Amino acid sequence: MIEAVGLTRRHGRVLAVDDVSFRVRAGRVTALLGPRGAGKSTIMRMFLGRERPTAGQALVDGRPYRELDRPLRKIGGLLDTSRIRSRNAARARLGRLARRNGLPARRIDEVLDLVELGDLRAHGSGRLSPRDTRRLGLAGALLGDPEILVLDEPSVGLDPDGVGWLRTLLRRLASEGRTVLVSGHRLSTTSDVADELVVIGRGRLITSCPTEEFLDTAGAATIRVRSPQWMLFARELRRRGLAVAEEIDGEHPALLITGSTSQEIGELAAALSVVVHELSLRRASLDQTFALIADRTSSPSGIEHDAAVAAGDPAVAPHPAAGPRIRAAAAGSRASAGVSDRVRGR
Ligand SMILES: Nc1ncnc2c1ncn2[C@@H]1O[C@H](COP(=O)(O)OP(=O)(O)OP(=O)(O)O)[C@@H](O)[C@H]1O
Repeated sequence: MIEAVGLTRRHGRVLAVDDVSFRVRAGRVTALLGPRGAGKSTIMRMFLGRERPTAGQALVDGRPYRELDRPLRKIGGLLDTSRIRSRNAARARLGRLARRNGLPARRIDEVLDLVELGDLRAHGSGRLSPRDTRRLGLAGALLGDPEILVLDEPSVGLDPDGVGWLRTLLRRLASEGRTVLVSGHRLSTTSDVADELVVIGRGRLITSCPTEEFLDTAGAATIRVRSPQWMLFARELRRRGLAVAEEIDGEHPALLITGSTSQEIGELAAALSVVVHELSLRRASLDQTFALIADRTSSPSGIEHDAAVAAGDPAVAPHPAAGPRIRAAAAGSRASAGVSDRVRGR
């Protein structure tokens, strides 16, 4: 079992992770889900001892990583693999990891077979494809046959067949009783492999619950409004604590609103003398709803995040989590009752 307890990490002005607590259980695949810049990698790096928390703890079976004896046998991690470039470097890295953790050399061949890279058993100086690089990262994570796996965006660089293969592997690892935590930023691609979700936005925990439960809430109705005064209306909606995303469609974006009824929205438009060209009810896609949920997270770190976005920090730029046509509004989020609170207030 791994556990975050009041986990906090500050990088200068950016509060990357802000007082996050959750548990990841054995025998399940759990997805750490959040838009880009939400703090997923930072959390994973703290579980894997690569970064120290500013406050709180990242615990692996009750202990911080640095206190583990032969950590690779307990927890395997996949972080950024972009530096693994050649076949020889890859083998050398696996060799070093094996020696440091007292693992027999034959284990290297076993994990290479496990990730379907058996041809790398032979020495050679060729370059590795992104697919092979990712699989090699996984081989490193699996080397110590650990009971816990922490994998940051493991499907990056894999083709659709590779993604299917990975899904099967993750399910098998969990069915063997292991604790499996994977990160991702799209609900649609994560929900079919994860049993549990830990959702974060702007460094803060939004919810931690079974995937089924999250999907039930995520299927909540969305109200779509088109108006020539969309900018003013979006501002007023957010001022009232509603989550609003903008769907690029024609001259003016349409607004997608959750946490209210079409009657309330219509009455508000009338009260504000906002001209409305369309007001309709619809079910949002998973990723659209996820963008809305992430949009409504409110926190001091959110304000700092917005400041960083405004300052042009590309690492914290709002991400089109819901696909190219939808963008969650990054600024102006407020704490509110609604979708995220319904999820949280189980
Ligand atoms: N070393 C660092 N120095 C300064 N800021 C950092 C550092 N590492 C992370 N951050 C900031 O912390 C926040 C969280 O980053 P993190 O990489 O953990 O997010 P993420 O959810 O993994 O994003 P992505 O999906 O893009 O990988 C971002 O605002 C990022 O810019």
